[in-house]
Amino acid sequence: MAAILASHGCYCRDLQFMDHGKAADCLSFSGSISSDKFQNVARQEYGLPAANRFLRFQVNVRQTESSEKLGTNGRAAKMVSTKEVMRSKSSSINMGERVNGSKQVVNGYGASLVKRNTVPALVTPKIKDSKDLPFTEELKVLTSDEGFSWANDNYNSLQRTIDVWSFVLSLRVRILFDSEKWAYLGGFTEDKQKNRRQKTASWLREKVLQLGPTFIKLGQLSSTRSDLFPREYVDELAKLQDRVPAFSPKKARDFIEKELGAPIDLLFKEFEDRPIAAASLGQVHRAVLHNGEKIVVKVQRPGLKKLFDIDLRNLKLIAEYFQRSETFGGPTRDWIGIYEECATILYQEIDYINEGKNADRFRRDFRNVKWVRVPLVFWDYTATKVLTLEYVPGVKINKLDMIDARGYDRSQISSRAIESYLIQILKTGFFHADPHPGNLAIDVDGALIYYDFGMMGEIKSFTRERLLDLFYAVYEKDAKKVMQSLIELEALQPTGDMSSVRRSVQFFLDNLLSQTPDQEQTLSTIGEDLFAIATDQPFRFPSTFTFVIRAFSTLEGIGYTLDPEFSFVKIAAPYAQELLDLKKNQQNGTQLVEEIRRQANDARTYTISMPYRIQRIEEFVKQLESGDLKLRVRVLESERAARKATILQMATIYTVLGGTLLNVGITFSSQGGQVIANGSFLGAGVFLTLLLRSMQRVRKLDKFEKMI
Ligand SMILES: Nc1ncnc2c1ncn2[C@@H]1O[C@H](COP(=O)(O)OP(=O)(O)OP(=O)(O)O)[C@@H](O)[C@H]1O
Repeated sequence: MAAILASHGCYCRDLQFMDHGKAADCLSFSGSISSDKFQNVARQEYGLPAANRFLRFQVNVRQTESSEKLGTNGRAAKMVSTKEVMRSKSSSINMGERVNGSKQVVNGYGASLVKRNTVPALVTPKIKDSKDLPFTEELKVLTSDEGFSWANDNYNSLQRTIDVWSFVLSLRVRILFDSEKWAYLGGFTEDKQKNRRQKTASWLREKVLQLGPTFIKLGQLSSTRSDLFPREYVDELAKLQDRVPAFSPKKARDFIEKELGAPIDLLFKEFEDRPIAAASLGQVHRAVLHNGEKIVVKVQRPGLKKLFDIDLRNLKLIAEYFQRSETFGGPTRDWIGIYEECATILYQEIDYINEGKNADRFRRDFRNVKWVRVPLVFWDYTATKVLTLEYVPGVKINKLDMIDARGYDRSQISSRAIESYLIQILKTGFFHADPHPGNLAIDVDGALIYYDFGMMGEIKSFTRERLLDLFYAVYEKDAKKVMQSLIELEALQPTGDMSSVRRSVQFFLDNLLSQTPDQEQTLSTIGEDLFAIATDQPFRFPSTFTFVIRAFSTLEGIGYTLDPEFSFVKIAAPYAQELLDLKKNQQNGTQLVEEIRRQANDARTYTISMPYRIQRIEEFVKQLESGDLKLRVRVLESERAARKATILQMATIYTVLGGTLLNVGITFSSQGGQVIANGSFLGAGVFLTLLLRSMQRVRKLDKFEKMI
């Protein structure tokens, strides 16, 4: 690990100024930043105007060798009591005082930032610190939430319940018509079905948008579950990311004032009314503190908790219905479990204190990796529904034009994205569960900025050990061990006959994971194959896994877009090697002795019983040859096929009889013979019921076939 981090995280090595040999190793700057020699170098080499250059070093304080107490992101920070602040505030809001020879900036609400003895952050020659530039991010005109009933604070709980249930019923009917062959006039074809599914998926996205935050968030979560939903739905739901309407600035201001308990003007020197982003659960506004610090304020949509309470009550009933329904894979899927997981995530995501703590923990995890940046949380301006963060603008990781225009190194970005994720999964165990391109950006020095810590996953040490076993079993291509690890991870349910599962796993190991350098598979195809194999098998992917798989596929996609030469395997190889070494080292000692003893036992048993076994086989062969032994073979597959054919035959007869009686009924009814007509309709009804039952039996047989 040290080697990997050393090769990528060495702070000084990457410093452009250092490359030029113009500054001493890891210098600490404070007031001495404006040293003439340094200014001259910067002016000559990079053509920076003096004022901006000075500002840059004031703000870019990321690391210090000082023994002074540091803030969580490496900034020197000092808390000042509220009393002291109020004293200084009473004369005027006092900014720019010097404390211990360092510049102290008081925010007016109990906290102060002291910046001293600092090392300048990594510098690219093209651009200075974007925080010092005026706000440049293009503000999109976001649609307003005014037309949506869920945005109205006083919506009616009964009306909401009716809206939710009519959506569920319409979806049910649509899915029925999409999946049943008889519902296709002019004959069923796979293309027709695909088209219909696509239409249903677009309809679903629109409906979800109309139903508001709870459903938008659930839709976004579902877009990670290719194991549960058809491809068309997953793709459509992924589009929900950028289609969320914003709420009015007045609502945002009122809400902040209510949550933080002070008027906006007192809280901030400036507050931008137009949000820079609107998401399902909140929106982000830029602002400036009285000490001049640029920040962002993430404001939650008002009334979310109330809406969640109503929606989740209904969703629980829906999950229970899904659990009973065969169409939704009832018994083989844990819909109640999925509901509970979603409810936990939703409530967690509206707790911004939790998000702030996550950000702090994530920042701590990466404190030694200088190319990962996590915005600082301003706790004095944070409450359960308002989160204030250091403003860390960057170029979104998928904005190729801007990345090129700023001269960033594309291949470095893609490998850093993957590497930072490997560190989360394999080292720290605390990972960002939603690393979509909106949540990753590049800072001026090429560092990777992470945003949004509402949804984080954790891999506990027990799980990590099991994952290590799984990884080793996959490396050895041992299907039995893979299954054992999956069972221990609760990703596979042990059932009576596991032979078909073992076959699938072995197939996956032998074929899908075989990688030669020229036919390297992408992670997303491996993920898709994995989900395809898992369909109708007793696999259950805990959300942690699906999040990890989705995250890696997303990052891999970004990697390929950024750099055609990108190779996940190359980036992950040192990590994989390290894991294998770890596992081999673990096997030393007791485990190795155990393994040798087990193998010795096996060898002894087989050696002793071998002559007896050979003798038994010989006896069988002789009996077969002499005709004393007859083998009766039951081919269960054929028996099932025959049973299915019989049912289908009966179904055809029911259709013909039902159809005929229906015709007779219509004819008599039009000619006034109502009694005969009613009798015919009744008969037709009976046959149609029998037809439906037959279809159900066929479906059950098909399902059973897939499970064994
Ligand atoms: N500290 C920050 N500095 C600069 N921009 C930020 C910061 N935090 C957030 N943003 C901007 O706001 C956008 C939305 O932020 P964030 O993802 O935290 O909101 P969200 O409501 O959780 O959104 P979603 O759930 O859709 O990811 C980010 O994509 C980024 O452009």
